[in-house]
Amino acid sequence: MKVLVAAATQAEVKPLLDWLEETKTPDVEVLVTGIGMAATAYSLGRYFALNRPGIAIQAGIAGSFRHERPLGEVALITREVFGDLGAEDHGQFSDLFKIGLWRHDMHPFTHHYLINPLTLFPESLQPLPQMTGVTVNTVSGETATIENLKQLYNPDVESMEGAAFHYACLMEGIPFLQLRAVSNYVEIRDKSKWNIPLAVKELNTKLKELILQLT
Ligand SMILES: O=C(O)c1cccc(C(=O)CC[C@H]2O[C@@H](n3cnc4c(=O)[nH]cnc43)[C@H](O)[C@@H]2O)c1
Repeated sequence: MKVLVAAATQAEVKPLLDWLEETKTPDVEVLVTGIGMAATAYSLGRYFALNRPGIAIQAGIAGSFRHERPLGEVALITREVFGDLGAEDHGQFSDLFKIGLWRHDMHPFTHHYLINPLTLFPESLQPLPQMTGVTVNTVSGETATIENLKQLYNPDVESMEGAAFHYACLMEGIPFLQLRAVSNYVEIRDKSKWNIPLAVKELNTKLKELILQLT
């Protein structure tokens, strides 16, 4: 099966790239999309116009809203939502559904969310926690923003690309998986508390296991 691995930055999938080159694993293409929703949508749209992979995997690091869970944990993101696409009205954020520009269940949404329709996941992913992702343009670092996202969408993790990836795959009918490893908690910004090396290591270990199973 042809496998596409999409990542925002090369650094997030560097161990995988080295391993693919070393093992000469065929049928796996890695696409570095760039950070954020616009870059991801553009890059995937262009890719899918020319290629139809059997499965697309988005792999990256993420912030976690779950302070009780460890940094470095890898999760399968089964549900995504756009977290800051909408309007501000007297200090209160309303999304495009709330302000009536989108219908809750319009394709490819299921009541606000972009849900992975796969019901049976590859064996190597079955032990992973399944989580909800919220996708934002600005990494959340203010208590009010964080509380608002929690109240509106009850997310487990935050990224800057997940919803764009789900959207593109659902629109194109391409089976997909999103893997995220937690590099930091979503909290008042303190970069010294982030552990990107640990998240990248755990993410790539899982990715290699998954690719061995799929190819
Ligand atoms: O230095 C920074 O402030 C910084 C902010 C966001 C991301 C980075 C990266 O180096 C990685 C890019 C990648 O990371 C994802 N990410 C990681 N943690 C979060 C978060 O708490 N909220 C949103 N996105 C996060 C994101 O998908 C980026 O593409 C550096």
